[in-house]
Amino acid sequence: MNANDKLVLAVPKGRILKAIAPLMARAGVEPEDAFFDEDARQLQFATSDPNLDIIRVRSFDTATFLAFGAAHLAVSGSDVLMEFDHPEIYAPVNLDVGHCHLAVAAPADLAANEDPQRWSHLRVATKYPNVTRRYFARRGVQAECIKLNGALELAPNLGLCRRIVDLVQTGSTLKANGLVEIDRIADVSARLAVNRTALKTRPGPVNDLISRFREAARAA
Ligand SMILES: Nc1ncnc2c1ncn2[C@@H]1O[C@H](COP(=O)(O)OP(=O)(O)OP(=O)(O)O)[C@@H](O)[C@H]1O
Ligand SMILES: O=P(O)(O)OC[C@H]1O[C@H](OP(=O)(O)OP(=O)(O)O)[C@H](O)[C@@H]1O
Repeated sequence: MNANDKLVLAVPKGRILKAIAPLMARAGVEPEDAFFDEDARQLQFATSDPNLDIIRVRSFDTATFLAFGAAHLAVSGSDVLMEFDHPEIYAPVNLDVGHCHLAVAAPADLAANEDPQRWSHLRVATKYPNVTRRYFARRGVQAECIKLNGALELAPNLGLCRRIVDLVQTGSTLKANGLVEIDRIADVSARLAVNRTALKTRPGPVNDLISRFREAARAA
């Protein structure tokens, strides 16, 4: 557990941060000014609440800080929480921002003749190997996952694999790369998640923040 007495909230830099800034304000979590300066090298920030600090980390790392108790709360995409699937993480609040979905996609010519009943062993490029393996295993299919960290839509066209599992929002990245969606795996949105041990040992302040974020999401 984090050594200092303050609670720590991990938030992802990048697109979710822009979406949750108004929500944080409604929840009464007001970070110091440097937090909104993208060029600042500072990583931990005080807030208007003397008992709460915020850290700004990469989106997958929100779950890592939370799982090991280095952060007590985190804003994370449900895609990240699904991939991480850690028993110490409990995600009680759907923040209803950062909407997109996880999908299987393939080149249009392959998708036109695709018969999922005939899948037995597939190679799939993805940023989400655990979600992907679980999704295919439920269908009795063994998925060999090639982990990429971005630009997944290149993989089928360059012969790395025929299928990908990636996030889709507008669908324009798939379309621009000649891919189509074959199946939708899960809807995605940002969640407020907490470390279960922190919830047990510091129920007062952790539950208070859960309630404030829940109200802020409802008021949106
Ligand atoms: N169109 C989208 N594409 C990707 N992520 C989206 C989209 N819409 C919402 N999200 C959410 O935003 C999160 C990713 O944020 P962002 O793209 O800023 O980080 P990233 O570039 O994937 O992460 P990092 O740079 O830390 O590896 C996803 O985990 C998802 O929950
Ligand atoms: O359906 P769309 O609206 O086109 O959005 C989906 C795309 O956005 C994300 O990529 P991102 O911009 O994060 O770049 P990346 O490839 O580096 O992950 C995601 O991985 C898809 O590629």
